[in-house]
Amino acid sequence: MSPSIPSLHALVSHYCSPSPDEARENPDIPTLFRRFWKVAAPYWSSEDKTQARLRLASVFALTLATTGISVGFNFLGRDFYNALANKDQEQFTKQLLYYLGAFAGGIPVFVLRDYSKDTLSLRWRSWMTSYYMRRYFKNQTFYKIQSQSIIDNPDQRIVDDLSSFTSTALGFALTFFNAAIDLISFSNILYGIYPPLFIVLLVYSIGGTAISVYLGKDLVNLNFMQEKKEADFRYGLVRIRENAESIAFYAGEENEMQLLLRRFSRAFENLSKLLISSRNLDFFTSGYRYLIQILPAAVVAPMYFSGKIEFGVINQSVSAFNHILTDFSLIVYQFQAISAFSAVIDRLGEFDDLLDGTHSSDLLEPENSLEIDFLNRNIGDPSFDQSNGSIPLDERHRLLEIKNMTLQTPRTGRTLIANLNLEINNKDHLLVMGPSGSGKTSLLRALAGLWRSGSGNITFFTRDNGQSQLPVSPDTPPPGLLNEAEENERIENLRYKRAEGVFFLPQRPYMVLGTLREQLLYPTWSEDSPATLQSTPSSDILPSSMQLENLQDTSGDLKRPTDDDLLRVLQDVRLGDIVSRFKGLDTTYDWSCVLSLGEQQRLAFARLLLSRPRLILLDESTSALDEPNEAHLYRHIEAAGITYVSIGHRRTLFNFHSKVLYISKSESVDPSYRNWTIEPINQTSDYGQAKASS
Ligand SMILES: Nc1ncnc2c1ncn2[C@@H]1O[C@H](COP(=O)(O)OP(=O)(O)OP(=O)(O)O)[C@@H](O)[C@H]1O
Repeated sequence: MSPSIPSLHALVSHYCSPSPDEARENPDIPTLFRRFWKVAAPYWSSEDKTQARLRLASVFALTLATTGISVGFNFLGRDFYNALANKDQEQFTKQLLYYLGAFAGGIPVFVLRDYSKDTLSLRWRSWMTSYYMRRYFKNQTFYKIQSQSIIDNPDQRIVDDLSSFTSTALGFALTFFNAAIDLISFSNILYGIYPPLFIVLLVYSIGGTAISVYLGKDLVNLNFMQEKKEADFRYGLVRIRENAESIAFYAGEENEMQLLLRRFSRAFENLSKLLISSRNLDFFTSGYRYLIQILPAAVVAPMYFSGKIEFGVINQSVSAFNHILTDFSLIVYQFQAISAFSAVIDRLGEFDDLLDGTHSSDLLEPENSLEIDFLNRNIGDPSFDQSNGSIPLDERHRLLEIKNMTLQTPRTGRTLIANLNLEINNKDHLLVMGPSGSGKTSLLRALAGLWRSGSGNITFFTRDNGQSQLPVSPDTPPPGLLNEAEENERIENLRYKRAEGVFFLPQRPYMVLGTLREQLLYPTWSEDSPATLQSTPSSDILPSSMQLENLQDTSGDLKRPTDDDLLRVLQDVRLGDIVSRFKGLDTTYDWSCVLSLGEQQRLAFARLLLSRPRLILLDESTSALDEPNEAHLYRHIEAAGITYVSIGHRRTLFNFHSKVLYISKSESVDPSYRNWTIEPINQTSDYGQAKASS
């Protein structure tokens, strides 16, 4: 295996650390409101909207009922204490029974309100998770976020932030609604008892809110950073688990521990600042809460002494006063929670903007930058041929054509390959060589549509027998009848559609989490065995969009392999023994740990022999194999009629390829400059000798 070759492995497991802790500006209130609306609104007009709205209405109705019950308790309390003060035992027993009855009837309403609220929040979260995941995976956005380090920890945003967003948003909506109803109900009571008390309370709470907003102004930012730093620390620990063997070989424990402790101490420092800010706010809120407790009794007591009111009214006014104080002081009491929630809104809003392409550090290249055109041409479609009804001979066997392609690194715009022209026809096996860092893997990235910076075009030729190039749902109108948004979506999909029948194989194959069968079927077929179906959640709480809908094949017409096919292909790549070693096809292991790199590479070849693509792009995919095994695999894919383009450094590879593309490091700025050559292998003296000697 060549030692210093990162290759396509980078595409799947390479970690680009998130952007450093920049000093963040506190988001302004309009931005927070805009982001809140943008994140919260889609669910309520989604396909689950009927259920969502009905459930929301019932939660609000139950909340209303609980407020009614609270008001009832307030009056019951008044009569209860009056009976007590009047030493009226008969009335007291009656009131006690009323109280008990009210408890028995009222408490279930409180419990049901909480249950309905929590189930609605879960449903909302399920929908949001699916909505965000779809957009995260659409157009390879996950790859761009990771490879260009645009925002930190998207995983944490999908898991933790969505969960706390839905539950907190619902919780706050109900709290504010409750407070409004409460305020109306109890204001009447308190105002009826003694109007000046009500006015004092109003002034007190407005002043308190203003002071707490001032004291807690740093909390939003500190909460945002806390989430980020905790997520960075957790991600660091995940990386240790993923790279345990490499770290153990390097004996890098000490370094890793220091690195993690540094990450933890950053989270710790931020948390200390957060605690100090919270403490200062707490000094104020506790004083605010308790200072005023005796005020209503003190103000109303003289009226009792002069016989104007009964004793129970003192209790009633204290209770009404506390209700109104709590309602008016929502921002004071909930400031910590509101600031934590604002941080969640900010993080999700930023993520949402990014997924929509409206983020300031746009995922795409700068607006005026050039792009490589990426086309799929279907030569099975009769409309492909515009001349005389027959496809030109030289295009009949064409699989891939690159015209005047200049490839640049994303964002930085450094030219890697200049003015490349290349055609790959059926059985034209191409070897790509060049010094490290010259852009070989980047060429594959461009062919996969992952990198588009540059100019020129790449055309893949498919043979779909007149079928549309895109999977079209039966409900989709033909292109001419689409509205503007649908047409844009169609063009966008076309832009990002992978070429049919093209397979990429990195040096370190990606091993999915699952069984040996799933490894073999990936990514062409999904595993939808009964066992998987049973274990997939499908309760009535989940919106239908979440239920089992993603278990579709991407295989088109390709027949799903049987167990015999799977066993045969494992034999073909000389991996027959792993079935007995790992007790059949359906046992789950962490395959990247239990198989050697060479075995993983052979398993990846088994995958492609099952999928039978027309063209494969191999990035040092046999680097961990001995020469006989390498030769064996190349012979198999050739016999299967698959055309391949390989990146490699080994001379033995000349044996299996018909031409070589040599890329050198790009140095000139001359627009007509080329930093590549293509030569047939047996006519190239150096290579020819190498071939002869191999
Ligand atoms: N995300 C990125 N943004 C900017 N530049 C990048 C990025 N990824 C790689 N590069 C740079 O692009 C250049 C080409 O990288 P590439 O991986 O294609 O090289 P390579 O020829 O495959 O090298 P090797 O033989 O070492 O695998 C390198 O100089 C690399 O540093």
